[in-house]
Parts: sequence; C-alpha cells; structure tokens
Amino acid sequence: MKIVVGTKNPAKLQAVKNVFGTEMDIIGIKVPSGVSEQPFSDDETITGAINRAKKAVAETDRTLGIGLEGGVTETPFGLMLCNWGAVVVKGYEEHPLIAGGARILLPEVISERLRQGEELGPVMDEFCKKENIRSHEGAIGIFTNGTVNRDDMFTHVVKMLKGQLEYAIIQKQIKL
Ligand SMILES: O=P(O)(O)OP(=O)(O)OP(=O)(O)OC[C@H]1O[C@@H](n2cnc3c(O)ncnc32)[C@H](O)[C@@H]1O
Ligand SMILES: [Mg+2]
Repeated sequence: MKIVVGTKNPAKLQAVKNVFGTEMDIIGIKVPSGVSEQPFSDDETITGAINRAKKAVAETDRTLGIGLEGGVTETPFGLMLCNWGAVVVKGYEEHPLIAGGARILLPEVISERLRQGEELGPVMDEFCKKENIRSHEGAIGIFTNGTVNRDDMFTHVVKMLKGQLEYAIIQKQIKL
C-alpha cells in the first residue's frame, strides 16, 4: 500500500512513519489546504485536513492520502491549540475518516497576537527566539516542556486514523 501525505513538514511526516512503519512507501507532497494559513476553528482545521488528504490522493496514483492540519479554536477558557487529521482512500473520497489531537490552552500573550491576525508559526519562533519550531517540537512541545512534541501529538492522530481505517475495512465499508 502506497501512502501520500499532503505536506512536506518533517514533524507531520515523522508521525505517519511512526505509525505505518519506515518500510512503508510514504511520500509527502505540498498541497493547498484550501483554508486560511491560520485556521481559527475546529471546523476550519478539519476542512483543511480533509482537503489536504483529498488533494494528495487526486494528484498521485497512491491509494491512501493523509492530511494533517494545525489550528486554534476559541473557547470560554481562552484560545486552544487544535490539530486534526484525515485519511482518504482512492475511490472513497467522499468518505474521509477524521481524528483530532490533544489540546492545550495557549498563553494569552500568544493568543492576543493570533486574534490580531498573526500566524502561530512565526509568533512562536519570535517568542522562543528559535527557528522553525513548527517543523520540530511545535507549540505543543514548547508549552508542555518537551513532554508531548508535535510529532508525538500527530502520531496519536495518525494511530486513530489507521485504526478507523482497519475498522472500516473489517466492516467492508472500504475495500482496498
Ligand atoms: O507545511 P504545512 O503542512 O502547512 O505545516 P505547518 O507547520 O504550516 O502547519 P499547519 O499549516 O497545519 O498549521 C497552521 C498554522 O499554525 C501554525 N502551527 C500550527 N501548529 C503549530 C505548532 O505546534 N507550533 C508552531 N506553529 C504551529 C503553523 O505554522 C501555521 O501557521
Ligand atoms: Mg501551513
């Protein structure tokens, strides 16, 4: 089975390799998410993940397309990090499977800047005086003191995608 992931981000690609194994044929291609650079709700983040998965499958001859999308969502407690994943099987594009990642509240100094229209990636780099945090530990890694990094968080999401896919195959909802 050949897999295509709709990203070149190493943290996201590592998550897929962690779950499907390094011997699996996995490639990453850059695809548009079709949503804002900084998704601002669960709905928008889910849509980004599904769009990436569909696009990845449409642009290649691969059976499985995976989309992973990071965003934030407003809650009564403040702005939360949210992350979503989707898997699409060629021929079953209208039935994506989705799964969500762990969430934490962002510090208000960061949230305020996002509400003003800035993007989390560059804001994090400036805040931590580091480069390309989004491709490494991610905001979730910084604010959990390295306990759960971005690849760990997405690994859990991809595990749930794989499990749901297996269930759909067992139930004969999807034939590979
Ligand atoms: O190359 P792609 O796949 O687009 O990967 P990305 O790192 O840009 O990730 P997303 O587009 O999924 O994330 C949407 C925005 O949120 C930022 N972001 C999301 N999660 C983050 C994290 O954990 N740490 C830093 N920035 C993050 C990211 O830089 C984008 O501005
Ligand atoms: Mg992006």
